[in-house]
Amino acid sequence: MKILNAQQIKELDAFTIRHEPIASIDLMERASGQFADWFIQKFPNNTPVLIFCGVGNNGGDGLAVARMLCQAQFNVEVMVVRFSEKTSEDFQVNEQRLNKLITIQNIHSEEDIPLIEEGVVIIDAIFGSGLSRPIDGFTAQLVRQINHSQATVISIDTPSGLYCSSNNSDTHIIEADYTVSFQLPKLSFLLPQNQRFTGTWELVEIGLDPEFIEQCETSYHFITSEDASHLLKKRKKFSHKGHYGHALLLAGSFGKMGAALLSAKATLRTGVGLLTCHLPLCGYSIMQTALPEAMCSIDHHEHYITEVPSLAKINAIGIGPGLNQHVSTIHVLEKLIQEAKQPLVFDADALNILAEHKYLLKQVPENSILTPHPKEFERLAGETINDYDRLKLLQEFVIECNVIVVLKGAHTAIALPNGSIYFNSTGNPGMATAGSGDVLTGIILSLLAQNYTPDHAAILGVYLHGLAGDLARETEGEEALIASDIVEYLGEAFAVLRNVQNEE
Ligand SMILES: Nc1ncnc2c1ncn2[C@@H]1O[C@H](COP(=O)(O)OP(=O)(O)O)[C@@H](O)[C@H]1O
Ligand SMILES: [K+]
Repeated sequence: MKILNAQQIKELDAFTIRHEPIASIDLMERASGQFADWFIQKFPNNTPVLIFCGVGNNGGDGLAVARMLCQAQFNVEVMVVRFSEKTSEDFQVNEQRLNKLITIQNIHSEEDIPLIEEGVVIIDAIFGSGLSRPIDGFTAQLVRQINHSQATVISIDTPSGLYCSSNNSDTHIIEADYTVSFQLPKLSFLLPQNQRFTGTWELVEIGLDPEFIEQCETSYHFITSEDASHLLKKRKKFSHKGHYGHALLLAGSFGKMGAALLSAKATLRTGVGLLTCHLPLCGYSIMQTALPEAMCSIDHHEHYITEVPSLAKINAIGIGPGLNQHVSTIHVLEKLIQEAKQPLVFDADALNILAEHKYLLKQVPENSILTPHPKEFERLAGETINDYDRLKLLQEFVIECNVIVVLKGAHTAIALPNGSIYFNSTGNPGMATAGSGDVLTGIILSLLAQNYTPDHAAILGVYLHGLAGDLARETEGEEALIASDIVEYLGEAFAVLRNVQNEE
């Protein structure tokens, strides 16, 4: 799914109106109806509702929603924030329609801002995607008051004050509990720094033109279940293990053999034909006992890896989980980078070594996959001042190094060598637990070995990992969820994606 900027959204809106065709007021009615349905599902109609409307189309939505909630027997109070004399046409129509049902109040200055009573639910329809400069004056005061209140706040389309795709976090922005947005996610929703503004966000479909969306150019995408299911290959009836690749995993050191084990289990559970783990001596009986399906190639060193094993007959290589940064291991990484012809995935200490030895980073083969968390990315690429800046640095980094970076987080960002970024839609805070990154490395390694292209392996792997985590949460909950659970639920995650595939 594409992520568009405010200008593109405006054009999409206009295109839909011309080509469906649909009157703009009817498109507003459709959008508002979707929001109202969401609201009615969520709150009982004895909830007192206070709606703040701007004077543009976001305000128009607010007025239409007010009418719909009145019709659903909610007790609704509406205040129009008169920050401008100019009102949009569709706002005017909805104002007339609502006037027949209730008395609309107005805010012209700070004195008109009401006291917000306890227990009220606020709908924020002050500004949407048309915001073109920071909120100021009495509207800013209103935003402050709403944010200081105890009320539950639901924003229509965007939290008022938040730019769709650039940084303005030091200005006045509504801190919503929920944001119900129209059809497409906004870039800002995907960045950690904006969580306090968006709260939990959801999308509602409003029938904007799919062909127009198709031809819009953007670097940003949001991975849906349909997107992921399109990437998933089918296994053939008469296939054998030789068809599903041979993965090599270099992982583990004394005290961190669990990372190797988690990663190896995930590799196998993602469908690889064969897996060899190259481990220090101390890992031998651990791996053979805990995971008899994996073959072992054993290093001469007791505690860490000092040798590159044979790369013959290997289809993909993963390195990093539970490694360490001993000088001999650094040589292993260097040799591997020089010798490997297979696709590679680098994680954890392999990334820290690359960060410490930038000359090695320059030699990393093109299309290799790097899976840093934000701290590891900072070590690799440098510091940034905010999340937008980090995205920009991420794009510059992948273009310059010609690699794929999987920047892990709540919405993991997969950056391809051409600078496109795919944001993940699965996963939950239960996955913020030791070893879940190791599991991801195993999943991606497995897909690479099965001949998925590196970009597909990264996108599908990240989606499956998050989906398995979401399924694990259903039984384990967020606190009790551990990385092994993610591995255990991979089978179910595949089944869910297959169902999506079959439904299409
Ligand atoms: N709040 C969250 N929401 C969704 N996914 C998360 C969250 N926190 C962590 N994850 C996922 O869990 C994994 C953590 O990886 P990492 O930080 O490398 O952990 P470790 O080093 O312990 O394996 C990443 O894939 C990340 O996307
Ligand atoms: K809004």
